[in-house]
Parts: sequence; C-alpha cells; structure tokens
Amino acid sequence: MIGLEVSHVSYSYGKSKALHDVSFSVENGRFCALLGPNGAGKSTLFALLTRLLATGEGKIGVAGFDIAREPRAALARIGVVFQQPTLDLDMSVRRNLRYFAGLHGLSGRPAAVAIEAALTQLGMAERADEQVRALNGGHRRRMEIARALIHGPQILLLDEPTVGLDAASRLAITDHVHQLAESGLSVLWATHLVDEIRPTDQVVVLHRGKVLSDGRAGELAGGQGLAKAFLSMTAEDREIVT
Ligand SMILES: Nc1ncnc2c1ncn2[C@@H]1O[C@H](COP(=O)(O)OP(=O)(O)OP(=O)(O)O)[C@@H](O)[C@H]1O
Repeated sequence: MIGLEVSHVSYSYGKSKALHDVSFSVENGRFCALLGPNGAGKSTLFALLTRLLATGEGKIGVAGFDIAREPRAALARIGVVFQQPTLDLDMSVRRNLRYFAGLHGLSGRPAAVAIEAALTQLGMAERADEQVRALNGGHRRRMEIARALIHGPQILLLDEPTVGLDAASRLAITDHVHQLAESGLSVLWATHLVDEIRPTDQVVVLHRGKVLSDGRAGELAGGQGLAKAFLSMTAEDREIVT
C-alpha cells in the first residue's frame, strides 16, 4: 500500500521555481531517500508535505488523505524530524516527550505507554530521565525521532537528520530508521550523503527542483557505485571526485 504520494507538485518563490512537476510515491514499509545537492528543493518539498507551505500545483496524499482537502487527517499520520533541533535542553527526555504527547491530545497512561514504546524503538529507554542538555548530539537526534513517533504516524519525514553528527551516531540513526521502515512505516529521508542509503532502498534523485531518477539504490548505482552515479547525474561545472 502507498503511504505517501506526491503527484505533479510544483512550487515557486515569487518568480523563482523551486519544484517542477515532482512526482513519486513511497509504499508502506519502505525507506526512501530523497537525494539531492544543496538547493535541490528538498526543504521546500518537506515544507509542502508538512503544510508549512500551502501546495501550489499538484497533489500530496498521506495514507490516502489529500493534504489540501483533509489536512488534519493527513497531518495526524505524519511524524516529522526537522533539520533544526527543537528540544527543551533543561527538561528531561521524558518531560520533553510528555509535552509533545500533550500537543497530540495524549496524557496520563496512554502518553506514558507511547513514550516508553517510542524510546525503546530508538534504544533510548534507559535515558528517559536524563536532562537533554547532558545527552550527546546523536542521542538528542534519536530522541527527536522518538518524539516524532509518539502519536503513531504512518509516514516518517526526516530532513537531513544526521547533519553535524559523528560517523558512529550517523550509523546508529540510519540503522534505527531502517528498522522503523521494516516495521511498516513509510520513511522519507532527505539527504545528500550516499553512505546513508542501502542497495535495497528507494532513491528519488532531486536536482534543481526536478526528479531525475526514482528506483532502487542498487540499480541506480550500477557498476560504478551510488556516489559516482549521483555525482554524474547532478554535476554541472564541478569536477567529479571518485
Ligand atoms: N524562502 C525562500 N525564498 C526564495 N527562494 C527560496 C526560499 N527557500 C528556498 N529558496 C530557493 O529554492 C530552491 C530550493 O531550496 P531548498 O532549500 O528547498 O533546497 P534544499 O535541497 O533543501 O537545499 P539544502 O540542502 O541547501 O537545504 C533554492 O534555489 C533556494 O535558493
């Protein structure tokens, strides 16, 4: 079943077109990397998917709900991890999550159960009572992913979630999110880092607001490897580094 469907979406900032006729879909249980260099349009697409921007042209479906016509139902099924962290550093992990659960109308025992389950999925249960300020960057990010799961979304959107993290933390987070996809979520993971993508993942290559390719990473990589394939698709005047 399709979790996320983006159909003929275009968006302009004034006269400057950021997205041109973008179409792709992500099935339930699939990890889809939205791979694009700086300025490709990834953040603009995320803003449309989360209704921070209203859809210009085209249609976005979330678990079968049209985000323009049924925004509440659609947004209730989305969990989002934005590029910029939004945690209260002086509260504990659990209190941060409890606050967020409240925004989704969850309190008391149901909230406690949802928080425990989300933290366990990210391997963070034993840190529930630590102050966020005491956590390293990787654990803070894992906590933000746990927070995005509390209301039981079907689609998880992550906008370059590993920016600024060391190699071990990046690996831990990509592993956890692949496991979430395997458990049935549709994951859309925006990145420009090819080492976060596995051969069986879906990859949508976005460049200058257009989809250049949509398919399995292993097929896109061919014999030359994903990094080289991606660079040769998106290189302009740049020298290709192998
Ligand atoms: N608020 C804005 N006003 C005008 N132009 C914008 C605005 N936000 C983005 N753009 C332009 O839209 C295009 C797509 O930008 P966007 O931030 O969506 O790309 P991105 O793939 O997320 O890039 P990055 O990896 O650098 O975050 C770029 O040309 C950018 O300059």
